[in-house]
Amino acid sequence: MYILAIDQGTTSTRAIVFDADGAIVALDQREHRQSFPRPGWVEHDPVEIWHNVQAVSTRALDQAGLSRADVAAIGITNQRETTILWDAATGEPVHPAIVWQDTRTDALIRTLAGDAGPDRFRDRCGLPLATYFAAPKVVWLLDNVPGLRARAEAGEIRFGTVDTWLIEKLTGRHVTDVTNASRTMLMNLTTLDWDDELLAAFGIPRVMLPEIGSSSYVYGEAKTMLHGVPVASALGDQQAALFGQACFSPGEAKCTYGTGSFLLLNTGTRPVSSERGLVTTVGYRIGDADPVYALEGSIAITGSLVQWLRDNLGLIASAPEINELAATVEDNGGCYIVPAFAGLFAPHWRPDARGVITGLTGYVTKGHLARAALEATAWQVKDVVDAMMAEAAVPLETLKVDGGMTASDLLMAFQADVLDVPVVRPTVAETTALGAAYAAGLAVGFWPDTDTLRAKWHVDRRWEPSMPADQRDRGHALWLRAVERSFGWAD
Ligand SMILES: Nc1ncnc2c1ncn2[C@@H]1O[C@H](COP(=O)(O)OP(=O)(O)O)[C@@H](O)[C@H]1O
Ligand SMILES: O=P(O)(O)OC[C@H](O)CO
Repeated sequence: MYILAIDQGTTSTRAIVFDADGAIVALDQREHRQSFPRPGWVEHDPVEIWHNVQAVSTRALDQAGLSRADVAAIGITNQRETTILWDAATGEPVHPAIVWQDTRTDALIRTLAGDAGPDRFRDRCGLPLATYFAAPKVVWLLDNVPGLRARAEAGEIRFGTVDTWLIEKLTGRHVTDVTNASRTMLMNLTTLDWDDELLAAFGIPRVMLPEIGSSSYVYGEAKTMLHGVPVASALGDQQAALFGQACFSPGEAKCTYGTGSFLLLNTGTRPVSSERGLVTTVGYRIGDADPVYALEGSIAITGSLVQWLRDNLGLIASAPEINELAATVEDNGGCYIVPAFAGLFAPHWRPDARGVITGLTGYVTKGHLARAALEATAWQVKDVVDAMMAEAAVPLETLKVDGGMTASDLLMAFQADVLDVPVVRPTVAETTALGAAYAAGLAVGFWPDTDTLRAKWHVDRRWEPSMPADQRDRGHALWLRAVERSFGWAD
């Protein structure tokens, strides 16, 4: 028997079939359209995403020569915060999905923050007020789609993040998981239920919200594809990577390097609140067990800076080529890039920041720019790790890494150097899908416990730090000066 994991990400949807060893048997992937109707706006078509989920699932099973009878469970993991509203009767979206990167709610955020500031709701939901999270996107839709608020109040409209959208399409149930719910700003982190005060502050009717389930739990049987197979997990993709990296003990952390990068630290069964710009989130919940919380450093732009050098500047023809270009020079030549394309997320939370390239002289070549782009990822992660270590008061012994950018040897070596901590990458690179598969497998008894899953984690590659401390400190001081330069640009 096998587990089918569906990883519905920001740019593409993957379906991966895993065997009982946690090894990949088949994989299929399909990109979906990114719509940018105005500067700062990012939308997806929820129907296209659902079609892609069905297509990649079918193709992955076909590749492996499997039928539904071979599949013990389906696991779901998804891009988080992306917001969909649909008609409860027809299941038709009433508007395109508003993607997590979308900044259209900037003014709304400032109004909601008022004199209390962006941390107004942090005590309850663990999150700062930011365009990133789901609740402001729901408010924008209720305020801007004609007649929608009245219909929502009458119970005719449903809200969901991508997990909810897919689970309803698969099983007919309107339900979310607790990790995705913890990214809305509407769930109370302690009760794990929708919070009436938060709902009142945002003006969001409770009737449109889904039920909240565990991350590893049987949501129901699939009805629209793979008939009868249990849908047995749902986790936000970053939490799924934490699970797939077997970070089951407090103090264990992983960083996923994709279009953005997200570092999560397991803090155990109590939420740890942050005063240094990290967010408190649910890491996972297995069945009725106590939830496990995490501190998260969310960085909006890392791999997408590489894509920008490729697509907007034409410096490289493909993302991997950045490494060859960066290898043409010894160092960054004094050049720093702060990719604050959508403001800066953790640990700064500065919507007024915009991208800067500093330290330009006649000496700087495109090789230096390539190197500065890779280094920007490592420095952003260092700022998050520094905040996390100060807050959690536990030293980081190693950093487990995954995601597309971990293919860059130069970046991973530089990351170990600037953190002064070894960086380790596991044998299964698809840790996000693996986490969803693990959670689904646990729910149906395919795997007995997390110790069994931990034993499956094996190191593929390890990078040891070797940079002298004074060089690291000098580089970091310059990076922080460059970050300062990015502040206060947008109104
Ligand atoms: N060899 C490489 N070196 C540096 N960056 C890379 C490399 N390969 C891919 N990337 C970057 O990694 C990102 C893709 O990683 P992936 O984990 O697939 O992202 P996501 O799941 O966020 O779509 C892209 O932004 C791309 O620019
Ligand atoms: O889809 P990804 O991998 O870019 O992840 C996006 C995050 O879930 C956003 O919070």
